[in-house]
Amino acid sequence: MATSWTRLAKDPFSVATFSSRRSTKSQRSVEAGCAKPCLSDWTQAGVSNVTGVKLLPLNTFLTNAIGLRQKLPKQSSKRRNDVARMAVAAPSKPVQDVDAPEENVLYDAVIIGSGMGGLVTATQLAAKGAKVLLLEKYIVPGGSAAYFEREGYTFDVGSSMMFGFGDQGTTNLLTRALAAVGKKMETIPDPAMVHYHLPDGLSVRVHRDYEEFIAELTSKFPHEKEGIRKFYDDCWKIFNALNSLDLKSLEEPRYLLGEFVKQPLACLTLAYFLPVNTGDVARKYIKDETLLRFIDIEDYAWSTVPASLTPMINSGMVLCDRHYGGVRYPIGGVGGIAQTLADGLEELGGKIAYKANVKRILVENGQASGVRLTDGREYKGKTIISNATRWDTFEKLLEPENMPDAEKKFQTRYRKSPSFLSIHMGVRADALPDDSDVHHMVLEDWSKMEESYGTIFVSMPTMLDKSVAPKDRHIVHAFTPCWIEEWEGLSPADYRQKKEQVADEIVDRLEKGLGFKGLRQATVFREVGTPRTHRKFLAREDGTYGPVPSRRPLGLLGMPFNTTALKGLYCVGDSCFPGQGVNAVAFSGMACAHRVAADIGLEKTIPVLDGAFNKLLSTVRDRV
Ligand SMILES: NC(=O)c1ccc[n+]([C@@H]2O[C@H](COP(=O)([O-])OP(=O)(O)OC[C@H]3O[C@@H](n4cnc5c(N)ncnc54)[C@H](O)[C@@H]3O)[C@@H](O)[C@H]2O)c1
Ligand SMILES: CC(C)=CCC/C(C)=C/C=C\C(C)=C/C=C/C(C)=C/C=C/C=C(C)/C=C/C=C(C)/C=C/C=C(\C)CCC=C(C)C
Repeated sequence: MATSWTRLAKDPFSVATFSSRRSTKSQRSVEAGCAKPCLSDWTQAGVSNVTGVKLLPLNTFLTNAIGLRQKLPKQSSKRRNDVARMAVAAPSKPVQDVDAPEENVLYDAVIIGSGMGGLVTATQLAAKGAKVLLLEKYIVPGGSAAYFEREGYTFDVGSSMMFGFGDQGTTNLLTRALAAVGKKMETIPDPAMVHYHLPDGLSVRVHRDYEEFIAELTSKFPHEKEGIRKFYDDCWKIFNALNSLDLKSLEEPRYLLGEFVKQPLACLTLAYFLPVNTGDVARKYIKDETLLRFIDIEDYAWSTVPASLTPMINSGMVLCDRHYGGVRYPIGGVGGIAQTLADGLEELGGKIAYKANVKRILVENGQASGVRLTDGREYKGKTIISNATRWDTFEKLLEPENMPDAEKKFQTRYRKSPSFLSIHMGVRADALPDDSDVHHMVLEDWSKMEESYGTIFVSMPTMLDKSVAPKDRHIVHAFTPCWIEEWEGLSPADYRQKKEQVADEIVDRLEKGLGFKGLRQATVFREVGTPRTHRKFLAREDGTYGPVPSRRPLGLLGMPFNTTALKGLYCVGDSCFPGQGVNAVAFSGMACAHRVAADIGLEKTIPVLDGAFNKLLSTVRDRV
């Protein structure tokens, strides 16, 4: 079933297809370790800055120029030809995108980055009538939730586990974000969120049906029947409260007061749980140490920290939504979500520019006023919104001496989580059981849960949607946390060799842990990405998956919202409240758009109350 997005992804002229046609040698890439090597060939050929073009052999340059022409599906053929001609005719000067956004315009919002956080902010603002410019460094939207194609496979860059696609309640944030721009995507419900394969043969399947899950867990820990119920009941209190609120900015008092009046119990429940960590709730009801470790991995699966460091509000959201809206896979792949939002943004008159690498946030009279790209272009905005991580935003995009004290504090409270080693495989379908679950987690030793390569996450989206792989093939995406340091300073040959060696070890563990005997033999395509790959293509410092608390947090209380100490500058994405997760950053995008809209007069607020409330809020949070 082809959606318009899948047609785009499968379009023979899409850039990813262009990439996959390149030779194996060039696939190994210009920069060793690049998971999208041809894209880096392409970038190095100087699409946004062709100063290096003279160094390339003519045939490579021409192929790249044609690739560029082919990758602009939405532009007129005249424009595409113009761009390609410019690339060929004027190789020693930076090529200006002929359809580049105008520089002499004052936008309501200039947004840096088209991750899901940036895209939701952009689309929400455009839907409210704002004049929006979205600048993306890469060549497709989505960031960690984007896609790439190789040899007929459409791989999800990150996880394939999508929440937020439900059709009831208010926590279905992807459904709502798409609806705001008049879009809807077809999705396939996943019968289980994840299948855990844990030490000592403990195997737990998280069924979509809540009672089935509780029965399965209770059968493994019958002596904790009551504790299990009580723990998950607390999660439901949170989820039901969240799912009854109109989810918007907690920094906007008019909205907040309105919700307190309409839903006092829900708001008080959330206020109660705001400073609480999951581990404390679990320990209140559960004594069995193995079951407590199970609760740890229930959180680690999406927060990359154990329950003691995971805010209870987020646990309430994830551990219940999987039985409510459930996990669903968008037909054609996760990348379609970003592509569909980007289409919707443009249809509403918003502008999105790719290969637009923001180098600097401009500050005038103590207020963020615009951005400068690496090619020198400048764009002005009443507000500037960064979807880059806070480390990238405050240490690279702003002059370091402009770092506000609040950000210094953030860096003491939160640290960068590890990145991932990602193994994208195409596997002969006859080698895998037909009825396998889509998502698995494998851990052989509890004491290694948080170590590099300790826990293996597996997504096999073709178990639900065969359209993302060639006939009789499955996608197996295995990923495991690891740090960037051990991948630095290697020669290109050593780097390549290490990638393959580590990947072989992970695949061997999957053969045992999942019972997928012969997985390695049946693998007909494999590409390995490292933290360096994440850093390069996702523009995330050290390739980090996101911020995690460096010490026991007070739940979500210390997590920064969208406004920053620099007037006019906002942040959105996983280094803002409520943290990592596509549905979480979708919330962050909605909240950010709401706050920005209030600040530029597109949304009602109560100015007198606004200032005082936010002062109080930041004083309280400063003390956390
Ligand atoms: N990191 C992973 O492996 C991974 C995997 C699965 C899901 N996720 C989820 O993805 C979400 C992250 O979403 P997000 O919205 O916070 O961010 P994101 O990292 O997905 O997107 C940020 C975007 O900003 C762009 N960008 C960064 N700096 C830029 C600059 N200077 N100029 C122009 N563009 C720039 C990047 O290219 C990227 O597209 C989280 O929910 C996370 O849980 C991450
Ligand atoms: C006093 C004040 C300010 C407020 C009063 C009280 C009040 C009204 C509070 C309101 C709070 C609100 C609105 C909170 C909202 C919280 C939300 C929306 C949280 C959402 C969290 C979503 C998360 C954490 C989603 C995570 C999803 C996943 C699956 C993430 C990662 C996935 C992986 C790493 C891959 C896993 C893969 C495999 C294979 C296992």
